[in-house]
Amino acid sequence: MALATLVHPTGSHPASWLHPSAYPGASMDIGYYRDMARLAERGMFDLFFIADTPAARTSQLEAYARFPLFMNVFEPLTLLAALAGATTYIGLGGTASTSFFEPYNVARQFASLDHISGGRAAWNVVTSANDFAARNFGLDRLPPHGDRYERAREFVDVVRKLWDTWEDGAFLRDRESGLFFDPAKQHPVAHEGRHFRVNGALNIERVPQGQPVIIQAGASDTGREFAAETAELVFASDSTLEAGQRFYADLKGRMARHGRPPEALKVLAGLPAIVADSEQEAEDTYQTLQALIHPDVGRMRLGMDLEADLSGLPLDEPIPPERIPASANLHKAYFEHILGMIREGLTLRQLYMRYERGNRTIRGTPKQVADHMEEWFTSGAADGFMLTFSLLPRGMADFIEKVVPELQRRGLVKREWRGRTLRENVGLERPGHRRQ
Ligand SMILES: Cc1cc2nc3c(=O)[nH]c(=O)nc-3n(C[C@H](O)[C@H](O)[C@H](O)COP(=O)(O)O)c2cc1C
Repeated sequence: MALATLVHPTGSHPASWLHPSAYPGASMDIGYYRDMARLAERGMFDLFFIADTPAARTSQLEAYARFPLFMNVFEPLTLLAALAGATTYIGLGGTASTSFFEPYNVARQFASLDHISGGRAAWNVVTSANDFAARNFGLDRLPPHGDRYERAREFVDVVRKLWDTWEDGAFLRDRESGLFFDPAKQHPVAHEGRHFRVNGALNIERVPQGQPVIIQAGASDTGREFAAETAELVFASDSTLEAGQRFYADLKGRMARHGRPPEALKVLAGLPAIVADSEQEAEDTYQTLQALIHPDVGRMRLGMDLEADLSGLPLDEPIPPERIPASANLHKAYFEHILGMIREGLTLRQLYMRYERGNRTIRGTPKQVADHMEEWFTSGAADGFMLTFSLLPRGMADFIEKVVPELQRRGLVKREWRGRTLRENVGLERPGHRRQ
């Protein structure tokens, strides 16, 4: 099974930075990230992943001041380039938004990272869900969900064409003939679409992986269709085996329409995990963190994904129906998930304490966590996992010390690297050059 991990500096729990064992300066400490990436590599993780939103909030600062997610962090590609120099095998994935950037920049950045890392780059294609970010890029608010995905499709198409500007081996660097590259092996892009017009060529040779790996995490219907068409790794977020199996079958089922075999895409199920020697100990760690969630933070995090202002509402009563929007424009899938929990009659406090964007933190012994992973992997719910740890670096170290050896004993996780590229290690084919 493939193992990936999403790293927020002090951990994925919203109150992780408040925990006595956390290092609050982590987010601006390159040495800290370097140690973490090396730890993940020792643990045979295939992918070290940095999520991103290109914005700092400018309102509700009293609540945001208590919740430093994406606050004071390095730009992902810059960070990953530094980590490439500190590691040898682990894949390096980062987010770049198709709603704000230009294909040429993104193609160039990820091609550079793939060369710098010797074939370990992966791009998480997101349409973003943040009006603060929109305002940094000349927009008042985000375009509608469907329009963002339409732009994303064209964006990825252009980026992939740019990555195929040069055939493999186009750069001869031949002193004898005096030819640095073979002119016959350049295939310029002539793209004219609704969103982009690109007439030119990338100034970087074809990358070690042929093309960097494409990641996607869209969970809405539109997001899934897009993933089925273009993605090679998909981050899923379902909390039950049945939901995981449904998502897996649905996504793989859509691929044939796009002429792709199911094995060209690996589903990595989101798995927030707390491992300890006893179930009680794992539960205690979780509850210690939960008790640190400030009500303003709980309210704000839920309100963000519900696209609703929850301020002033009593914590121990359900959200009044008039505060709940009829539809969503940001992360549609998360919105639907919250609606499902609201229908169960939970109070505002119960909602924010339970809400994990579709996932549910598994708290257990190494055996329990390994059993869970084996079950999902062998019953058609996952090709691997996107692991998040509530507290870092401790949570990752515990997992690597206690769960990885158990998974290796079961023959589920490799003991040796299969190769030097991310594609080789997760079992994705190197794409051949497509002439345009
Ligand atoms: C593991 C994981 C990582 C994600 N990383 C980002 C990110 O870095 N930036 C971002 O804007 N959205 C990120 N998302 C959100 C997805 O791109 C997507 O918006 C979300 O899953 C909802 O799907 P939908 O947009 O199709 O409704 C992530 C989702 C998951 C599950």
